Amino acid sequence: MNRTVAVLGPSTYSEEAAAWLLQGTDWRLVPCKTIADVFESTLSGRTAFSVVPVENTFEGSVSLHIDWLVNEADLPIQTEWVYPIHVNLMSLPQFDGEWRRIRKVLSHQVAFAQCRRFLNEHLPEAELEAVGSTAEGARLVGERGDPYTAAIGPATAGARYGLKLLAPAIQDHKNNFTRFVLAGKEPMDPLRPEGRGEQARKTTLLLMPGEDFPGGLHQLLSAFAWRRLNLTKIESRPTKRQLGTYYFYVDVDASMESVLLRGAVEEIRAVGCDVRVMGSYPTYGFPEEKA
Ligand SMILES: O=C(O)C(=O)Cc1ccccc1
Repeated sequence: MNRTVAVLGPSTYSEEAAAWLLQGTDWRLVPCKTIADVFESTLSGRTAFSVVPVENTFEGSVSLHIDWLVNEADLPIQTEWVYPIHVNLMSLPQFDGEWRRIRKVLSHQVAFAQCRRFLNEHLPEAELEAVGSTAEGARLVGERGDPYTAAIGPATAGARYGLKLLAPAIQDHKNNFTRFVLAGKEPMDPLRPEGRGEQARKTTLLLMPGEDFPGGLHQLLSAFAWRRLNLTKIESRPTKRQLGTYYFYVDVDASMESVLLRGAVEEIRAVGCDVRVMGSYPTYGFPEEKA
């Protein structure tokens, strides 16, 4: 099997997070410029897996990426982990004014979400321009050559594109975690990221109700409830087929091997709701820093 993993990069948070997960293994990261390129490389078989950020502690899901997994890239989730993100404000070396004079900031939408308060407070006038990755933002600051345009992202991206550090750790919360998934057709080998949390198993399901009726969602949820299956997430997303129709994206704290979860899925299907198993996989934690 081709032991490669596609990831946004080089010098992105996804690359950093994937390197942490795969430390001590012989998996090789293949940096891609956009998330579309990441998925495309796995769908075409050039890489075995794609790594994607799917959720951020404070703003919730990265809907765009989840929609990719649901609608475009039929790749089962094989592993999930959370990774802490430290965001830096960086500019061309010749900028030497107050932060307020920065007119534009380039970054990935998730990084903006993680620094909302800092940006409102210190750069209230700056226009935020979302680009394909934090590294792409840093690259563009270098390429455009405007000293009043800054980037927020990993220090490695700043170093790669010749930027200087204006402010370190500008994320709004100390324990700023992003959830990443690794998706691909084959199961991933068991991993042991150094000294990090117990691995639990989790299953992601997509529930697609056949019809809309009062109590419909309650009926689906009761299949989990009486079996005491814990849901760690539920989100409704538009089906994109008809306005006002939704599917439910559900994370369950159990493996698909579990008799109880199999029973719940069977029951839900029997009452006319389509169920797609998006993956049943180990999840790895990262210890929180003490406040
Ligand atoms: O653009 C990047 O560096 C990414 O990997 C996406 C991202 C951005 C911010 C937090 C986590 C992931």
